[in-house]
Amino acid sequence: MATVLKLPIVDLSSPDRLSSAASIRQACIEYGFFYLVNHGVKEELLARVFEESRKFFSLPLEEKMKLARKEHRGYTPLYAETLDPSSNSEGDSKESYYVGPLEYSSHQKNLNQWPPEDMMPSWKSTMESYHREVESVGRKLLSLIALSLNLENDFFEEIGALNKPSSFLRLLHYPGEVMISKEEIYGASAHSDYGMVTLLATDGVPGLQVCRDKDKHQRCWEDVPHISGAFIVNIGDMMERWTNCLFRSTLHRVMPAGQERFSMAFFLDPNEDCVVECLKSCCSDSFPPRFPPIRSGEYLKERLRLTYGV
Ligand SMILES: O=C(O)CCC(=O)C(=O)O
Ligand SMILES: [Fe+2]
Repeated sequence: MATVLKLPIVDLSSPDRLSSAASIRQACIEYGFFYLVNHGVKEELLARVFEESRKFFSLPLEEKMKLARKEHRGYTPLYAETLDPSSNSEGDSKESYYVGPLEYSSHQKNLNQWPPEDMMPSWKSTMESYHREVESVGRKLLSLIALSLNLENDFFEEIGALNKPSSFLRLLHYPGEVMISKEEIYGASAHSDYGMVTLLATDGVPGLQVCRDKDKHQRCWEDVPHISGAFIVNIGDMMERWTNCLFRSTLHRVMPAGQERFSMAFFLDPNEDCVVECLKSCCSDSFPPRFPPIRSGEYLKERLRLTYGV
């Protein structure tokens, strides 16, 4: 039995920003994960997104495959992806759907794919509202993260990370029954997220686990329980690089729970031209930068290539 992790809870609406920033710092150093409450996204909108997601995933496979993932937007079927490329697993027991950034100029085509309106009339508007709202929560959160690193509130805006960020909403569906297999089947195999921060909404069905020490030979997995209405926030690899590993991009996975499970992950990643390089406050002569500077877009492309092989 995995132990249950008691993660810190951060209140986004608290007027005491310095104290929130201090909790975030502690949480990101210790766990790379925390809960975010009073974030302003209404329960009613969250419930609608879960409902629309359930409707989409219950369509016949043939319909879903008409929206198969292109340019990292659209549908990925069951067992088509292995988040842990080193595992011999048959692929993860999940299906997913990506909605990419919404902004586009009039002469640039938006690459998002949407289910036909006659089949799912309120799908697009619901996903767009949710995408917008969570992105705005993410911006507020990043100003607290900047404070937690002793930077100016608007640091991530100033360096261009939040100017047309690479923000991807990923709807996830883990079926209750998994394929019979010789290998171990995961809902989502062990991975860390690639970007700045992820804001995850879960439906109350258990399964999410984290491993705080990825270098330990025998990995120890701890359960992350659902808290109603809270986002589970985690730090991604690019934030880990910015902070020279002060903030941890923690390994996590989803175990099949014998019950159907839905979740929504929102990956808030920097603008593709933003250069991610060690923050001055996170290195010194005796603790030099561990990673060279990289362009966010190139880094993401390479990580996606390793996961999807494209
Ligand atoms: O479904 C979950 O709870 C986690 C999903 C996740 O870790 C991911 O999509 O990166
Ligand atoms: Fe993840």
